Amino acid sequence: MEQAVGIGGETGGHYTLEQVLTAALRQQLAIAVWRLPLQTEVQACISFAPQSTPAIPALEPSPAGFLFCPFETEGEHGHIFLKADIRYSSLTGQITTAPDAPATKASLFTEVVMQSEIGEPSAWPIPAKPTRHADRNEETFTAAASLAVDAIRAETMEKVVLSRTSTTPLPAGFSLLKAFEKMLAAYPNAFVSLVAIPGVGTWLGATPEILVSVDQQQVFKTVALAGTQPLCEDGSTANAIWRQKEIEEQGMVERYVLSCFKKLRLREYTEVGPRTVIAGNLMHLRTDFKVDLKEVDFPTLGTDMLRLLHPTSAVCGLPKEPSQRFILDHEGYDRCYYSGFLGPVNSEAGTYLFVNLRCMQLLEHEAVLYAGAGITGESSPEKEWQETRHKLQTMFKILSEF
Ligand SMILES: C=C(O[C@H]1C=CC=C(C(=O)O)[C@@H]1O)C(=O)O
Repeated sequence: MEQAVGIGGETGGHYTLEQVLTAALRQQLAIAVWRLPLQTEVQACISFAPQSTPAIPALEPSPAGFLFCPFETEGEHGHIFLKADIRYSSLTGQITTAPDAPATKASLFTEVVMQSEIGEPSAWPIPAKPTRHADRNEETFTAAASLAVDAIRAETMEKVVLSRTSTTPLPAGFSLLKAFEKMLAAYPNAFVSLVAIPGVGTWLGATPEILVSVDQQQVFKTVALAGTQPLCEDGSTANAIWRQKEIEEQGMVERYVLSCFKKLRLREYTEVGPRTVIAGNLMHLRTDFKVDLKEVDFPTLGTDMLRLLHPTSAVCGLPKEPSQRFILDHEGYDRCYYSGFLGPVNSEAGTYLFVNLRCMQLLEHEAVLYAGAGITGESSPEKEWQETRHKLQTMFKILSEF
């Protein structure tokens, strides 16, 4: 049984997200705050001892918590698991401590939550070691994209996703909480998240792409998402027209998902799509895959698919190895947690892991924004640069509103 902790250990205290976030930052505790697509509830989990592992951990035996994983599975950045020592829901306003959470730390946290409206909000964590990044300009990005097109035409690979950063000073009056709230309002159908981990850093994002989910009804889901164009002026998908390039690009991601099912010898899945979906100011093509784990005896499907899928050809390329090599050799920066994955694990609603896209990393005085574009043999490097600009708008808009 879990215990809801309120004033002086009583149950039933009512707190705001601001109080909870401020208390975690003040005590330099790791916190993840999120809202699932099309939901109103904002949830948070705080961990007294984040765990960092070199490989993707197994989902099924995991306690409830939040996973934050990098793009490179064998790189220098850890796969971080925040066990939910403390949980918060905006629907009840309650703080719940896990039965095995250290009691003194839990009650200290509750005390700090109660005082957290007083005084200035604390600074957010920045990485212990600065990450390697230098913004590419149009010229250097399109040069790398041209090399990619040549490599694809020479049949070294079929597709590669090239990305870049854009660093911008934080606006006066910037607040983490306000930025998160603006994202909630602007992107109702995205997974909106804020992750702040001492020594690791602080990331904010509104991603449209689910990587793996297993819900309360034991239904496994994943998607093949790719192809991008600006949202039509009428704000609907009814008149969307896709070019052959995008259709093929998305088709490659779809084939990749199917190849993962095949590796597991799983045939009992349903596939719907591709359909046009809206993500902020953009539209994508998406195919939805589902497996009912009540009908198929595959208890570890979540972990197995996660390990096979990541990094998908929506963020890496096809085949996986040469495209990943191309990215590491030519992108010119460390993606860190951009295009990794994140989300709640074994929460009351289930496990929901999303690809970390349309995101920014917050440093002391600046934000590093990330965006990529899928390059195929038909790509125009200039159009791909424009596409990354469109994708960056999601985060720039949030920063421009302060
Ligand atoms: C790599 C990104 O988007 C991926 C997801 C959807 C569409 C994509 C595309 O059209 O290239 C990308 O594969 C990003 O937003 O940084």
